Amino acid sequence: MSLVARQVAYTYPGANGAQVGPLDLEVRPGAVTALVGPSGSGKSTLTRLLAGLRAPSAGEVRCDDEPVRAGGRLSGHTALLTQHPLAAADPRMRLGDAIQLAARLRGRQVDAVALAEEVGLDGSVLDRLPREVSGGQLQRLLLARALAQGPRYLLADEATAHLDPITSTAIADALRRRAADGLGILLVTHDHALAASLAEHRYALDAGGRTLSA
Ligand SMILES: Nc1ncnc2c1ncn2[C@@H]1O[C@H](COP(=O)(O)OP(=O)(O)OP(=O)(O)O)[C@@H](O)[C@H]1O
Repeated sequence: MSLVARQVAYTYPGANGAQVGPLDLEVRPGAVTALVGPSGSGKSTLTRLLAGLRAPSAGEVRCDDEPVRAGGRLSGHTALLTQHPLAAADPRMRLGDAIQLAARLRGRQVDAVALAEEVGLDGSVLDRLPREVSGGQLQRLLLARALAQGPRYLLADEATAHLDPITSTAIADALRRRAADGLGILLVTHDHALAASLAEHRYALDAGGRTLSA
């Protein structure tokens, strides 16, 4: 049981040659797996393939032995935390409502206050709109929203980028606890210290996105 990419490659339409891959990668349940690599090496592209948001040009993604069929929507067992928090949040929806909606769409009910507290925030922020919280608070609330979906795998693309150390630590602590409870986490990061402190497994993409070292 794991989220795996097998000989996966992706070429953007109109681009010459493969942007990413072919490569193999495995995200195991109950562990943090780090994906590191220079800017433009293809980390976000690979994350979207694993999430089922894009179909690979070659190879296959499987989630717990089932093929992930890309249909422009997240595969049901996966949650995605993107590196652009404002773009990921509905500007008109209060953050508590966004968390509840994310849960309902997966047939779940959650305690939004408990989720906010899990990521180190007071429940009072749930009444606010995305523009009414700080960038670090928004990133933590989007982690709470991702957890509300009850995923088996969380793909966290630069979840702690540009955040202060206290916020980064709150996110890292939440990820560590969730991994201990069984969640499989892919931590996409430029932060080698964070990867070293959190991840049991590590993959490194080269600048061309073609070679992956484990
Ligand atoms: N929509 C797109 N159309 C065409 N090319 C793209 C598109 N998105 C990304 N690329 C290209 O694909 C390659 C991989 O990009 P990607 O965003 O996956 O890299 P990354 O490792 O996540 O980078 P960063 O660390 O800067 O976020 C880059 O050369 C990028 O310019």
